Amino acid sequence: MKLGFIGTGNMASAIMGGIISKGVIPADEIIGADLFAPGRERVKEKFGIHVTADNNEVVEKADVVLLSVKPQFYADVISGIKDKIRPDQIVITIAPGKTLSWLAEQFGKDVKIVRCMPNTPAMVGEGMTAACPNEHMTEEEIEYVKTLLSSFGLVEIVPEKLMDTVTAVSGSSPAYVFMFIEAMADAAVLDGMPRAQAYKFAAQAVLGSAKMVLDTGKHPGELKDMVCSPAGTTIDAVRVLEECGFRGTIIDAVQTCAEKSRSL
Ligand SMILES: NC(=O)C1=CN([C@@H]2O[C@H](COP(=O)(O)OP(=O)(O)OC[C@H]3O[C@@H](n4cnc5c(N)ncnc54)[C@H](OP(=O)(O)O)[C@@H]3O)[C@@H](O)[C@H]2O)C=CC1
Ligand SMILES: O=C(O)[C@@H]1CCC=N1
Repeated sequence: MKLGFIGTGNMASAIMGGIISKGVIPADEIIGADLFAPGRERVKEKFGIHVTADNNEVVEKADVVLLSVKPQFYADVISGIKDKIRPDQIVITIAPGKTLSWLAEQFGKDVKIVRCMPNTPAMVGEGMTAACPNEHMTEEEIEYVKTLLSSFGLVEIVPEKLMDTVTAVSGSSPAYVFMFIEAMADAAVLDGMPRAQAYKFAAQAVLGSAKMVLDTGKHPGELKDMVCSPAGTTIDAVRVLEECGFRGTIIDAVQTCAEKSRSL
C-alpha cells in the first residue's frame, strides 16, 4: 500500500478520483478507513480501493497517510494512531485551522507532516492545493508530495500564515462558484432555456473565463472591459451587480470564511 485515507468522505473521494484516474497510484495500492460503513462501501465500489473500519490498519499499510476527517475529529483520530505512526511515514492533513504546531503537539513526537488545503475540483484533475511542509520533511519528500498532489491539479507551497486565506479563496470557493452558476442558470431558465442546457452554458462560460485569467495573465478588469461593448448589454448587467454590492459581498464572504478557518 502506498496511500491511506482516514475518512473516505467528499474530499477524500475527490482526491482518490483524481489520483486513480491519472494512474499515479493504482487503486489496489490505496486504502481508506471510515467509521461509516456505507461511506467505506461507496469508495470501494466506485474506485476499487481497499477499505477498513480500523484507522490503524491504514497506518500499518500506507507510506503516506492522509487525514480526511472533519477538523473536530482530528484530535481523537490522531490520539488513536499516534503510537503507530513510523518516523519514515508522511502525514498529510487537509483540515482548516489545524496548524503544524497544533498537529505536532497532538502527535507528541517527531512526525513528517504536510499541512495542505485542497479543493473538490481535484475530482476532475483541476484542483488547487496549497501545501505547507513541516521541518521534518526533506526536500526529496516535499517533491514527492508535490508530485502526488499535482496529479489532481495545481500545487503551491505557501507560508503557513496564508493557509486560512487559501481555505477561503480556493478550498471553499467552489461552493460560491457553484452558487453563481446555479443562479445564472436559473435566470436562463426564467428566460425559457431548458435547465440542462442552462447549466452547460453557465458552467462553460465560467470555465472559459477562468482559463482566460490563467492563460493570458491579463488583469481580470481588462478581460471584463473586453466583454463590455459601449452601450451594449454587458455593462447593464455590470451596473446591476455593482449596485447590489457584488464585489463587496464576495470580499466579505471570503474574509468571513478565512476568519472561521482561523477559529477552528
Ligand atoms: N469538502 C471539501 O470541499 C473540502 C474539505 N476539506 C477538509 O477535508 C476534511 C474532510 O471533509 P469532507 O470530506 O468534506 O467531510 P465528510 O464528512 O464528507 O468526510 C469525512 C468522513 O470521515 C468519517 N469519519 C469521522 N470520524 C472518523 C474517524 N474517527 N475515523 C474514520 N473516519 C471518520 C466521516 O464519517 P461520518 O459521516 O460517519 O461522521 C465521513 O465519512 C475536513 O477536514 C475538511 O475541512 C478540505 C478542503 C475542501
Ligand atoms: O467547509 C469546510 O469546512 C471545508 C474546508 C474547505 C472546504 N470545505
